[in-house]
Order: sequence, then C-alpha cells, then structure tokens
Amino acid sequence: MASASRAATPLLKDELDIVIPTIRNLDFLEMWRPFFQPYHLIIVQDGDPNKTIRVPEGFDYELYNRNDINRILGPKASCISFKDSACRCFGYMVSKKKYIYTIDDDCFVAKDPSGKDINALEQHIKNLLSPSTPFFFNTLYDPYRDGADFVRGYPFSLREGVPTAVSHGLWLNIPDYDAPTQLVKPLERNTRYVDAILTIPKGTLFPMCGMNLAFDRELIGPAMYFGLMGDGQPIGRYDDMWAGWCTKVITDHLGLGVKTGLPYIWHSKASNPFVNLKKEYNGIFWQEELIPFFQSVSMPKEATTVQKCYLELAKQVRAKLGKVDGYFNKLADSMVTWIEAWDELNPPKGGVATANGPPKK
Ligand SMILES: O=c1ccn([C@@H]2O[C@H](COP(=O)(O)OP(=O)(O)O[C@H]3O[C@@H](CO)[C@H](O)[C@H]3O)[C@@H](O)[C@H]2O)c(=O)[nH]1
Ligand SMILES: [Mn+2]
Repeated sequence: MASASRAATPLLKDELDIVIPTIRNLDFLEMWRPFFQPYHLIIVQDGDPNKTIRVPEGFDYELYNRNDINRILGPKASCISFKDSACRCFGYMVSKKKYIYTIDDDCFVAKDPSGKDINALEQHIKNLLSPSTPFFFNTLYDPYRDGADFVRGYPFSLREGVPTAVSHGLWLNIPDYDAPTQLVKPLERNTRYVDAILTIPKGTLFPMCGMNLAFDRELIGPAMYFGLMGDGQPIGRYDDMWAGWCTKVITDHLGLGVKTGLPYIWHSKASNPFVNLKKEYNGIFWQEELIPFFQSVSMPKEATTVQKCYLELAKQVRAKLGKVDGYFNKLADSMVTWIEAWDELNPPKGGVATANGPPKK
C-alpha cells in the first residue's frame, strides 16, 4: 500500500529557495505573497545592471545582476547567458538550499476547478517529497496521492519507488508553445485543468519548461545548467529544453525520478512569436539531431555522481554534436565551465551523495 501522506505538507521554508529571472519589476509577487513570503528569494536580474528592479516590501531576497555574476564567477561567468531567461541557473548555483523552485515573473496564482487558489509551491514540495515510479508505469497515475495506489499487476518489488529529483509544473491560459504553433494558434488558451501527476518513464525524454519548475538541488542541481542562449548566441528559448534533456538522461542513469503535471500556474503574457521564431529557428532545426543524440547517450558505470555524468555528457556533446554546428563545441565548453563554477561555489561536503541507482536487475 503506497503510503498516502495525510499529514500537512512541510513548509521547508529554510530548505528551499525561489529563483526568479527578471527584466521587470516584481509586482507579480503581491499575488504570491501568501505562499512565497516565508521563503528566501534569489532574483537574477538580466539585461542592464544599472536598471533598478523593484521588489515589493516584506520579501527576504538576494538580487544578482550581471555585474555581480561577473564579480563572483570571473571568467567563468561566460557560461551564464545574458539577455535570456537562462540566466536563472546562476541562482541555482549560488543557492545553499536543498530545493529550488523557479518561476517566471509573468506567472500568477491559478485557480483549481473549485475556484480555490493553487499553492503551486506546496504541490511541488509534495511531488518532490514523494517517490517516483520511472521503471514501471502506474495507470492510475501517481500512486502516492491520497485516494490512489498501485494497480493490480504492479510489481511489489518496485512499489517503493525512487527519489524524485524534478517536479515539472504546467500552465493555464498561455501555454508554453513554440513560435510556429503560437503563430498558427495565436488565440489558443489552455483552459484544461488535468488533475494528474505522472512520472516520466525511464528512457523517455520530455520538453522541460522553466516557467514553473522545482527540483532537488542536492540530487540533480549540477545537471540543471540552462544552456548558453541569448546575447551573441545562435539560439534562444532552448535553455530549459537543454537542461531537461541533460537532466533526464542523468536521472535515468542514477535511478532518480522526474514528474510532470500538477501544479498549474496562470501564465499571463504571450511573448512575441516573431521574436521567438528568430530565437528558436536553429533549435527547431537542430533538435531533430539533438533528440536522437540524447536518446542514444549511454553513461559509463563509473559515472556515479551528477558532476561525473555531466562532464561525460559534455564530452559526448563535443564528439557527436560538434559536427552539427560549431555552437555545440562552445556549449560543451560552457557545460564544463558550469561544473567547475558549481564545484567552486559548492565544495562537496565529504563527497557528493550519489543516488541508489536503478533497482538491481
Ligand atoms: O531577456 C530576457 C527575457 C526574459 N527574462 C525573464 O525570463 C522569464 C520569461 O520571460 P517571458 O515570460 O517574457 O518569456 P516566455 O516566452 O513566456 O518564456 C518562456 O520561454 C522560456 C525561455 O527560455 C521560459 O523559460 C519560458 O517561461 C521572465 O521572468 C522574464 O522577466 C529574462 O530574464 N531575460
Ligand atoms: Mn512568459
């Protein structure tokens, strides 16, 4: 019997940071105040560092602009994107907490079908604190939720599940569509609230959106490098996708889980599809090579930590994707720089904990 926890969800207020990439004032926090006020915010200010970002009173936060990133990382700052929401990953690196929640500043509190405000952070915490089931699909969705369980035929040897590394939330109103889809369906709004949380099966990739995302920084943090995009780069709006593909091959290898589904946020603003098309063009073309690459990635058994997996991945990116475009050699370099910077800011506490790995055959 999957233990459905009826106990209240722990706040984790001292174990979780909220990371927000921004080029705007953060008035959106007013709507989140009931849910976010107890937490420490890490605000990554993108664009002009001389611009002052207004943060509503009463929030505990640290704010980093480009000057701070350059001062803290020195030459390694080259791996952090500029003029792109990918800069948010700097917040993951400087955080000292076990969990991260990242949200965009045009995402607001959504309502569930009963009209109740959704505490997205609480649901992400529930998702992260309960196991995942990547090795065998439970047809009744998340077996650890109240009122659900494993269905007949589900192997008892697998019902303990594995630690959950990532909780990927969704969006009502403006869906996270690519530019061509936005152009074809400019008026489409997502009004469908699906009351489900799914573990993404082992061996399956997924398009990870950074808009409403939480993860266990100690389990998978070093893999959450939002790829080099924005100013001076030939691609944009694939930062979160890159992080998701790298993360998923690593969680599969280390026997960790990734969930998608609840919670929803209300995504209020559609960015310009024409600007997005320019940013995405190469990505839409290259991803037809990138996906087979990630599907074919295999990790050596010596890769027992996220850092080792990530450096192995960087090696394979250079070897196999460098011929797609020279950009991937630069990206492979940035992946290595990211890990160097991560380890500099987060020296291992007596060795990095590694996951248990997949169940013994
Ligand atoms: O140059 C920039 C532009 C924006 N930001 C901040 O990033 C997020 C997302 O920005 P926005 O909501 O304007 O863009 P979307 O198209 O909706 O973003 C989606 O695409 C992904 C981009 O990779 C992103 O993860 C999705 O949410 C806001 O907080 C902006 O303030 C920035 O930092 N730098
Ligand atoms: Mn947006």
